[in-house]
Amino acid sequence: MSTVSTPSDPAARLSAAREALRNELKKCIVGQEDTAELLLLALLCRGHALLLGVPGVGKTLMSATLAKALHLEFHRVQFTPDLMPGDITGTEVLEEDPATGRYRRLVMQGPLFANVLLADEINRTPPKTQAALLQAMQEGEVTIGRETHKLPSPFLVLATQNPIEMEGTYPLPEAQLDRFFFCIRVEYPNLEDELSIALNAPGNALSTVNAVLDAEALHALQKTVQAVPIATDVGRYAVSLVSATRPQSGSVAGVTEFIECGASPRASQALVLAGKARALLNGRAHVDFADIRALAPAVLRHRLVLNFRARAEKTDADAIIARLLAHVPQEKA
Ligand SMILES: Nc1ncnc2c1ncn2[C@@H]1O[C@H](COP(=O)(O)OP(=O)(O)OP(=O)(O)O)[C@@H](O)[C@H]1O
Repeated sequence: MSTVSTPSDPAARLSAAREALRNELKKCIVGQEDTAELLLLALLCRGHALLLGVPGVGKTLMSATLAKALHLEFHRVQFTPDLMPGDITGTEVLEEDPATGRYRRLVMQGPLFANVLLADEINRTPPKTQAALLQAMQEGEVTIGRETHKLPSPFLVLATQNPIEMEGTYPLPEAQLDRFFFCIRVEYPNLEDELSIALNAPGNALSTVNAVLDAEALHALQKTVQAVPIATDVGRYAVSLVSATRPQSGSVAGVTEFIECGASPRASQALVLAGKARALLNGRAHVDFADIRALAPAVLRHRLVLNFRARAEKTDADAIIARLLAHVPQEKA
């Protein structure tokens, strides 16, 4: 593993790690810098991410490259209608001991046992299997047979959904969507980036990607992120944005009339924590209003339940969040 020189200041250490990571990702991934940065933030905050994007925009390649550059084990599971909970958690089998002729129980761990799990097309599998994954995400452990097993740490689930194709899918219930720290839109590349993808096939360079951090360094950074201070006025702004999504608040024009159910306090926690990680990633030891604003879409877009009027007027969560950011005031203490 090639190591990143480690300055003693945590903010400087994290920005140095970011630079090294960017250089490794660039070997394989063209563009998609914002996606990569949000994935790193989720990892630093011990969160999981929902990736919205059509097939072929590099979600799998990005996840595999990120895992390699962080020296983490990567698994990918295609979620299909016939996938059972045991197919992802693991199963118990009986094996005959040839010496004694007795049977013994063997635990076969499923693909959940990885540091980075790509749950491809999570909404193609029935609720029972979705629930098994979401429970593992929440508890960091799974029960196989009679035994409970701890999942590796760090543990990052990247669940993908195709935003266009909804037929034959099982939409995740709101309560389960809320468990995802971020919802990240993975867009088509621009023309220049696509040309580079088409001509240079950078995806083949995965074997040249070096690890620039490892699980231990990540754990240390996760702890540092938690400890970043946040000024009360910036924290209040984060909470005001979240609470303004609730219809009963009724205060922001163009927002609450389109929302059936707003974001929970878990969103406030996520916004504050993500703000801390972004500040540190940018070499600052304090959270800015700009950190909160930059992260509001990824924290909120999957947590707003839109009503009939929103569908009728073809307004979406991102348009609503843009209005929220335009109207909720930043009040300095
Ligand atoms: N931004 C990108 N940089 C480099 N290669 C890319 C990029 N986007 C797509 N590709 C190329 O397209 C191929 C398909 O990408 P990938 O499998 O990661 O897409 P996906 O979004 O996970 O879709 P699917 O779920 O269908 O696999 C990759 O192997 C790679 O060659």
